[in-house]
Amino acid sequence: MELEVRRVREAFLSGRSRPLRFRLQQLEALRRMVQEREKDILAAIAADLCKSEFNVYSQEVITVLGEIDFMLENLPEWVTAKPVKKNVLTMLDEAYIQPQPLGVVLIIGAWNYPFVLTIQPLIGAIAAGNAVIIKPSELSENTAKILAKLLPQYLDQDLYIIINGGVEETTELLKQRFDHIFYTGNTAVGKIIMEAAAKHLTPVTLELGGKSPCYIDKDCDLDIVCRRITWGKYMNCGQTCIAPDYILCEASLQNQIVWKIKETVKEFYGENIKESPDYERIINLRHFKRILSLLEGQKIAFGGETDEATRYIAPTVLTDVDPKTKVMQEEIFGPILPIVPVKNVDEAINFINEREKPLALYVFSHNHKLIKRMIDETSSGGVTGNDVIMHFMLNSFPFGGVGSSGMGAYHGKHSFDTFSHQRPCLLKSLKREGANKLRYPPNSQSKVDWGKFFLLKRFNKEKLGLLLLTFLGIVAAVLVKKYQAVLRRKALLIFLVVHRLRWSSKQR
Ligand SMILES: NC(=O)c1ccc[n+]([C@@H]2O[C@H](COP(=O)([O-])OP(=O)(O)OC[C@H]3O[C@@H](n4cnc5c(N)ncnc54)[C@H](O)[C@@H]3O)[C@@H](O)[C@H]2O)c1
Ligand SMILES: CCCCCCCCCCCCC/C=C/C=O
Repeated sequence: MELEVRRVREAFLSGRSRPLRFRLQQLEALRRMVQEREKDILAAIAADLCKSEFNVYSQEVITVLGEIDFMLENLPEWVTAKPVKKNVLTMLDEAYIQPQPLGVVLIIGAWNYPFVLTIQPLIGAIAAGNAVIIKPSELSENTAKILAKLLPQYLDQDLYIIINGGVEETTELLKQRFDHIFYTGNTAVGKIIMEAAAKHLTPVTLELGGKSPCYIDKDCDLDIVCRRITWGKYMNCGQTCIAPDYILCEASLQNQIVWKIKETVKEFYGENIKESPDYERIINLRHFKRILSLLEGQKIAFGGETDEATRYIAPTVLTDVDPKTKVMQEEIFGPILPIVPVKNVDEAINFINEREKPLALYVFSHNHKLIKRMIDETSSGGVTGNDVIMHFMLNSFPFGGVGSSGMGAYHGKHSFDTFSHQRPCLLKSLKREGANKLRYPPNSQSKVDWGKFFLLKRFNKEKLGLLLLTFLGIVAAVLVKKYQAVLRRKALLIFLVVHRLRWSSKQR
């Protein structure tokens, strides 16, 4: 590991990842990889998650291609140094912010969308000019293998390397020093990552999980609401970080919601869900058993069928769920949807605020004010009103959690910023030393007054006249300096005119 990290660092120190042209060329190569090897990529992800290739394409590949296009279009502007507003002490200097790469970045991917959750951060890290070590999740092993095969064929082989392995390899990797660690996965491992990073004072982005609530107001179109929730909950068999985890609604809505979700499940996946190409499977037996254990003691309104051999769990809805039961204590990450009845929106807000901050929050209502109130009075990584999941798809949004659902964010410009250092650059001249006397010792009350005047725009009334006079003097000096050539020409002209007049009067 040590040798591999050293090799990547040396490649970074060679400086070749920095020029804009190189970054664009690597991003184009990545796009070529996705386009030319689409079949292999689709097949690998499909095998990992028992997913149809149509779904792989629309859930993962589209997002990756869209992100590359967005970077290619905007990167030339983002890498450009941006001049900043100056103050009186720097008004004659050059002051700008120059985004610079952080160095060697470690990206640890997750298995549930193993392509987009690994490649989208990689796009940001390349765009920002970094070298990258990519560690895909070992649970999505086909995707991990295809990435290890394809990436070196398209990208610089020393700057961007892939290390496959499980907990042991990741633990070893985390002993090395990185300039940034970007981790996607569960909150418990997030803490391990942060602890390891702290040893080297390495900054981290943690894309974690949590229980994303879904509040349904009685003033809404339940058919549409249930269709949208069914799509977001059962997509990828519930293994989506921003899937609606549970529903909060008034008790009177419960039966209608159950009925409408059941009807939508039929509409989406047919009578025999197991046969549907659009319904996935649980990633492994450990997760399968964990999800089954969440059903114990619950009232199953529909669903609940399982098949251990194929790790199938049917789309399931639980009603009248007691918030103290296990299913409400941990992120479900599977196709089980508990409904927790609440009296009204106030109780829903309290319910959300009494728990860890979720990664996403969903509110459904015709009442725009109610949605705004929910947004104002709660906290979550992101919010979508009257839909689910879709805030992930807009790359002008920062995507990330808050509190226990994560720290930092990415997508589009936010990825570029996450993997860049915003370096303030101030370039002064070695001339105009007189102006600096104010800050050099020995200090005095008068210098402090000047400091207050220039920097805080505060002045001592008694010394106002003197201050103004000196200020005007400085302004005049600056103007004289700036317009020296013009003034010299004007003075010469005046001199010539005066001389000519005097000569004419002498003649007379
Ligand atoms: N915020 C997001 O964008 C996002 C996206 C996907 C998943 N998630 C969250 O991830 C969770 C599911 O993923 P997961 O955690 O099962 O993924 P996972 O088991 O694939 O773990 C993610 C990565 O962590 C590494 N890892 C696991 N245990 C480790 C350890 N003890 N020490 C060091 N590294 C270790 C793995 O090797 C893997 O690369 C859910 O909570 C979900 O909400 C969040
Ligand atoms: C052809 C229709 C295109 C729109 C499809 C939207 C698909 C949403 C994909 C969601 C991806 C979620 C990423 C996962 C994050 C955490 O696990």
